[in-house]
Amino acid sequence: MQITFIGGGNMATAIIGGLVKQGGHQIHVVDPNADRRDALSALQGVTAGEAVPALSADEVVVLAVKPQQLKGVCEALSATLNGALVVSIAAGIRLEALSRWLGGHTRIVRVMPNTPAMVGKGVSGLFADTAVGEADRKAADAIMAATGVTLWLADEEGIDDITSVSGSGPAYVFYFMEGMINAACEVGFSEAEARRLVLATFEGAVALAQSTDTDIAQLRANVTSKGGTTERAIARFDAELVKAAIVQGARDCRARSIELGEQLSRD
Ligand SMILES: NC(=O)C1=CN([C@@H]2O[C@H](COP(=O)(O)OP(=O)(O)OC[C@H]3O[C@@H](n4cnc5c(N)ncnc54)[C@H](OP(=O)(O)O)[C@@H]3O)[C@@H](O)[C@H]2O)C=CC1
Ligand SMILES: O=C(O)[C@@H]1CCC=N1
Repeated sequence: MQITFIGGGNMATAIIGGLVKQGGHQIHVVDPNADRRDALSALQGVTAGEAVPALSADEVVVLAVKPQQLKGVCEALSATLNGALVVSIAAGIRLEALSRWLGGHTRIVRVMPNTPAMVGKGVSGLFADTAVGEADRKAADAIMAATGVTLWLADEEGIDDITSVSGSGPAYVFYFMEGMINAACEVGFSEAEARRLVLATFEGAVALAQSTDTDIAQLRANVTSKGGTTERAIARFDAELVKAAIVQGARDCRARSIELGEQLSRD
């Protein structure tokens, strides 16, 4: 597949990493930053440039700039789009606005990926409206499936929902890891030891959860001996309303996705 990325930042780099690992794609990246272009064009099958090349109807263009940059990018792109399939990974920005900015183009799929795409462990939510045919859905799915699991959403609001779980979710996990690393360093482990211990603990916990149908709450209970050590930690987390804060943070994240769409889709 010939795929052009507009924007070669964090998320595009992660998706391109997954695609390069799979192989067999011709990838072109457009980005104003020379260092980013150099890093990406060093990858097998990837070229990079500053200007958007003329596209054609059998190509895919992935919009991977910040939501705030998307209107200008779409308006500039509409002249050279020539009917290409558009995949937008931008948070918040709705199909209606994308189509309007692209001069009435309707071959658009919205995707909410996440950065573990880089190592083939990504999660992508996808949505397209009924104007988008089966072949285009399959093409978008194939691109994202190269980076991990895909889930088609029943409605466009589902993109806001999944943003608050898997799209932004890796940051929630890294935040928890940061806290555990701080705790490990506080009791005397080196930064390197702390990182190794924490990552191995996450990896082990995920592998254990994936090996069974047992409820996550039960797996936690299995660690929490009556009158033991874990109980004290969990009691502190409960007293500090940690779980409620995570749920509220995810709600705030979803609300921001909706707000971004409303604010930036107005013009
Ligand atoms: N990061 C993530 O985990 C996720 C991000 N997304 C979405 O992905 C999109 C990109 O996010 P992210 O990768 O984090 O952002 P980045 O800022 O890392 O990447 C955006 C890139 O686009 C470049 N750029 C700016 N203007 C243009 C232009 N006119 N033409 C081409 N390239 C341009 C930027 O260059 P410069 O820096 O010089 O401006 C930058 O390199 C966003 O819409 C975000 O909502 C979705 C899911 C997860
Ligand atoms: O923080 C953001 O806006 C982007 C979208 C999802 C993850 N990162």
